[in-house]
Amino acid sequence: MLLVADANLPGFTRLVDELNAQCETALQVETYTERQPPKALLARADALFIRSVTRVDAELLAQAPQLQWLGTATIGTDHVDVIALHAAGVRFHSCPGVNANAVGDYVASAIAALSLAQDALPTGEVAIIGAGNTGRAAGQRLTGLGLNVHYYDPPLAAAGVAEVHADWQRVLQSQVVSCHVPLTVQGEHPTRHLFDAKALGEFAGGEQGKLLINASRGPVVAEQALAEVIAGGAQLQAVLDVWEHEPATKTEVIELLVLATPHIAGHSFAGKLGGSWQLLKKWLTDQGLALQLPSFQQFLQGYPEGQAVVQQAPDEPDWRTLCRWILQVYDIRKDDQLLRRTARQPAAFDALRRDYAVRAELSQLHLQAGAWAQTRRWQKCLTELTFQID
Ligand SMILES: NC(=O)c1ccc[n+]([C@@H]2O[C@H](COP(=O)([O-])OP(=O)(O)OC[C@H]3O[C@@H](n4cnc5c(N)ncnc54)[C@H](O)[C@@H]3O)[C@@H](O)[C@H]2O)c1
Ligand SMILES: O=C(O)[C@H](O)[C@H](O)COP(=O)(O)O
Repeated sequence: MLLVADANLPGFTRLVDELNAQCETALQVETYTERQPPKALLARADALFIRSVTRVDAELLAQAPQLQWLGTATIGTDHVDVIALHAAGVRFHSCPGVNANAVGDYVASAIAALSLAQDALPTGEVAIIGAGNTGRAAGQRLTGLGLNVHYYDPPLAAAGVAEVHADWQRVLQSQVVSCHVPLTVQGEHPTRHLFDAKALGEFAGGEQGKLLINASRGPVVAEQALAEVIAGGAQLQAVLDVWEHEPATKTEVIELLVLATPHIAGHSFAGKLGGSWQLLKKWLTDQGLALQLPSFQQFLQGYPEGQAVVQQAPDEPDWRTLCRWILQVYDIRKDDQLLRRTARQPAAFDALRRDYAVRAELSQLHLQAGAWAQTRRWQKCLTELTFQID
């Protein structure tokens, strides 16, 4: 049985080694490093484990006659043609929620960095677009920072979910917007160019400074229109992690942004390790194999990268201190600098992602806190920020 896997799936081969120690027929693993797996590997693959950079369509499937199973270690699935998979009889799994905490941390880090630079937290409303796993994770952390968060999600609102709304005008009037939707081009609520020239113009109109964050998929925001609105002098700041024509990016767009990163919002170490673990677990279940994986917590603890980041916190923090603690664990500005320093070549963009440094999550911050942390208000706030209290 040949498992073909993206080389950028940390822990994958280690987990397969653990499985092989439990069975007589060894599972074979071969990895690939380019966006698309080589034809020679596809020809022999029984199962394929990918990231979002690998496009799976009828053309790829035609090269993989033995393929029975496909898994993507990502939340997004817009790189996979599910109709072609169905026609080819290939089972498919993605990893809902797997790196949602990392995306929440990314948005918190963006707000922390910009607020410290401006010496003020946003005072207006924060609209989270899409109240799923990543949107909730971002909203929760911003609530912990004391921001006034609301969730715009028409599909969930139509399904009767409480605490979400479908009021687009409220979105446009908010001070901050953070996008957390899948990329869709059809249906009642398509998200491609949700923020087109008109929406961007309305959002950025007026005296109040606005902030747009997109860590979902590039085409959710019309990139050229965004550049034109900012270049036209609107009071609009923008943070982009995702790009309309990835892996291509435009220098002239990046220069107009306050923060720009190479699609790494979900790339915490735990988020990436979780993708490998979740996929192998799903594959084992589908195969009906009675082999055991360690629990995810056990697996994570086996890596030094999964250990606690300890912070002394004898005194009650103010918002600036909370922001500094966030940046101590994950500082988005370093990723911004890496992208700005890198030549604007698609291969360089991919290399930044492939060679991405190990990143901790906010939940790894352990505060050795004074009595202040015991009040109900602080317990709520620190829990929302996912900090631990020792
Ligand atoms: N930058 C990154 O590294 C990164 C990491 C993880 C996920 N993502 C992207 O973010 C997307 C969202 O992830 P998630 O875990 O929150 O997904 P999710 O499925 O948990 O939630 C998505 C939410 O968006 C809502 N939605 C759909 N269309 C909408 C619309 N037109 N307007 C408002 N809301 C709408 C859905 O009802 C759902 O509640 C993924 O599909 C993926 O493309 C990016
Ligand atoms: O959808 C997702 O989960 C993310 O966008 C994911 O983190 C993308 O990263 P990649 O798999 O391309 O490394």
